Order: sequence, then C-alpha cells, then structure tokens
Amino acid sequence: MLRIALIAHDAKKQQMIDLVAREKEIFCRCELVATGTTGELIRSRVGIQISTVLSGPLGGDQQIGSRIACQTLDMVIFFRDPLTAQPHEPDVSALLRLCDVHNIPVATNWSSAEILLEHVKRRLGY
Ligand SMILES: O=C(CO)COP(=O)(O)O
Repeated sequence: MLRIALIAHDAKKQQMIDLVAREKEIFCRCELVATGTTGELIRSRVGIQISTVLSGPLGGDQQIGSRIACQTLDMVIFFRDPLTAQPHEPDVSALLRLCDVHNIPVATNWSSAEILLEHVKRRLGY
C-alpha cells in the first residue's frame, strides 16, 4: 500500500481538504499520515482514515522527516504557504531536504499534487 504524508499550512488547509475530498476513492486505498491539525481536519471534514503525528510547529514536520529518512513513506503532499513566515521554517526546509536526499516525490502545490496523483491512479490500476 502506498504510504502518503499530507501536510498543509493554515492558508492551504482548505485546499488540502478539497483535494482529499475530490480524490477520496484514491486516498482510501493508501496509507495516510498527516501533521496534527491537517490530519484532524481531513478526518472530520472528509471522513477518511488517517493517522497523525504532532502539529507541524510542535515537531510534526520532523516526525514526518524521520519517516522519510527511515524510508517508510512513498510520497509527500505538502501545501506550503509561500506568503507567510513560519516559526518552524527550519523544520519545513529539513523535511523538503530529506525528500531530496531520499528521492521521495513531493508536491508543494495543487498542480504538482494532481500530477503525482495521476501516477498513484495508474499504480492502483485506474
Ligand atoms: O505546520 C505545518 C507544516 O509545516 C502543518 O502542521 P499542522 O497540520 O499541525 O497545522
């Protein structure tokens, strides 16, 4: 089963909910993990099974990064807010850096997420 991390900064959380709701059938067939607030929102608004780590600013990005380093994640969708400074910017950079270190596909906006999901659909035989 494909293991996908879902993360969204506050200004992008609605976009993440919209994406997961739209592609619910696909996401239901994946193993999902999210940072705390993103995951709780997805769970309550979309009604999909998703495990959570800590909230991003409290270490959640680092926990996701650890999974990337341990090779227990296959893909990351991380809707970053490029217009707002984040107190945990070093953690955000570290997570994205680890995706590059371990060659993990990462989408940081809607268009790239759609392209990654096309790949997921093909893998699932759609
Ligand atoms: O801050 C985040 C990613 O950097 C996301 O964390 P939350 O999902 O807990 O809001």
